[in-house]
Amino acid sequence: MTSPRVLVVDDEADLRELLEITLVRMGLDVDSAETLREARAFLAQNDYGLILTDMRLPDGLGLELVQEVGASSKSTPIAVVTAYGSAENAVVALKAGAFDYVSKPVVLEDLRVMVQSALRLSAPAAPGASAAGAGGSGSRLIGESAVMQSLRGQIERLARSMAPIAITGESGSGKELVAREIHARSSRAGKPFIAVNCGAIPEALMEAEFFGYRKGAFTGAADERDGFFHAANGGTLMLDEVADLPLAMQVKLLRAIQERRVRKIGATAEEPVDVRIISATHQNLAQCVETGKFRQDLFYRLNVIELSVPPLRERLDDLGVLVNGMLARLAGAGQPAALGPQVLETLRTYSFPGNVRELENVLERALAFANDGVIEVGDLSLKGARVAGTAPAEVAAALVAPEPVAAPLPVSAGAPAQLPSSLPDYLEQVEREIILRALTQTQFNRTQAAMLLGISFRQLRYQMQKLDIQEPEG
Ligand SMILES: Nc1ncnc2c1ncn2[C@@H]1O[C@H](COP(=O)(O)OP(=O)(O)OP(=O)(O)O)[C@@H](O)[C@H]1O
Repeated sequence: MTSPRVLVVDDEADLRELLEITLVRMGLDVDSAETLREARAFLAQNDYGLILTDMRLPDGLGLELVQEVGASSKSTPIAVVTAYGSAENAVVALKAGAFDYVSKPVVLEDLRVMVQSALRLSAPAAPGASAAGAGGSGSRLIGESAVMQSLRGQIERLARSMAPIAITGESGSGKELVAREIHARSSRAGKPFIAVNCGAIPEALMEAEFFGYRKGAFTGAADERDGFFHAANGGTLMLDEVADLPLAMQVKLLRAIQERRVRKIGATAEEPVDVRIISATHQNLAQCVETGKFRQDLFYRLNVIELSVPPLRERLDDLGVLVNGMLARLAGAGQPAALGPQVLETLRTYSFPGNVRELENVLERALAFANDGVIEVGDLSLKGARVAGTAPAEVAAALVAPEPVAAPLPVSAGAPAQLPSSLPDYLEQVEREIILRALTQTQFNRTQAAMLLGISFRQLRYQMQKLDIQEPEG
């Protein structure tokens, strides 16, 4: 078997030599070019497992090469060497399609990690093996609509790079599933995928949770512990609800992402970590930057590639395959439930504010009511949906029982409204009942309940603590 070939493009003799020696010591064959013209000549003659190019070359920019290689059919991974402190160049190169970057002065350990990762990508798959743990059949992401097919294409392409991705989409639309899919299709598939809900970690514990701590670093630190970055080493770290990160933590996170190094609390030295970052939010991050809630520099770093997951109501063509896939999964090894007449049509009239997660919940609940393994329209309990074929007015009544109004003010017809004896107590009681209703409706899924109430996850958590609302046990 021949060893993989790497093309180094750099006009600085010292650096070129350092790169060549390192690569040759890794057992690789190396060709070197000093200019874009020479690089193009090499590329016309050979296939490479990796191209490593400086940004500034005598006859142009390394970026041109990134674009040319990206446009060619070979999809060879190409990485750029960026000047010290030039975060902007790195981001521009990643946006243009570079697989990754290394900063000058080049840290050899970082270079080796990057090269290995690139070569895993371009290695031919073992006979019979599916690429990078992917394989269409292993995918949980269901949907054949045009938007889902385009999303799949983007996932496939993005899985081949280290560029940070920011996934946007409404709650429950499948952002985490998309992130998992990118990981599963990347050369990192064999390494961990760690998803962190940034809104769910108490602020005081954040640094310890992300970076870990040394034994004795603070009271209660009885043993050394790894943080999320260490846990995801070699793999992917998903920062879910990233807009909920407090500003102080945003600074620390930016540093860790830029330096690719973290320091445990209580440690003196930083340790290198090789982690691909995917962030997600249902909020508008750019707007959070404008209002000062989110740091511009971190936004710039995370938002290199944007991926948007459409809400379910914009891909209703997928409803049929989604329902079938979910019913099959819910049935396990048994016979999946069947759908009665008009069920699919009725689902199509619903707006699904909770997206695919809500569809899952609706089906699970319907299954509990269904007789003889057949789900009928009446089992759906959808608010605001129209029973297909009926007039809107006859409607929802057929589907949902009227809900009690929360703690109505005692008012009698004609008489002046009776005032509550304590306004704060009264408001608290109303608030408690409304929150409890939202939580009951979502089976205590706080993310969804917060969405139903139009407040953030954090606000809901705060109100639940304040009002001492707890999830029922069992
Ligand atoms: N295209 C899909 N095919 C199959 N299942 C899906 C699809 N999209 C989402 N789901 C399922 O819907 C549920 C919600 O998806 P996921 O957790 O990825 O959403 P999310 O956008 O990350 O939600 P949140 O904003 O609340 O974090 C999961 O159980 C997921 O498996």
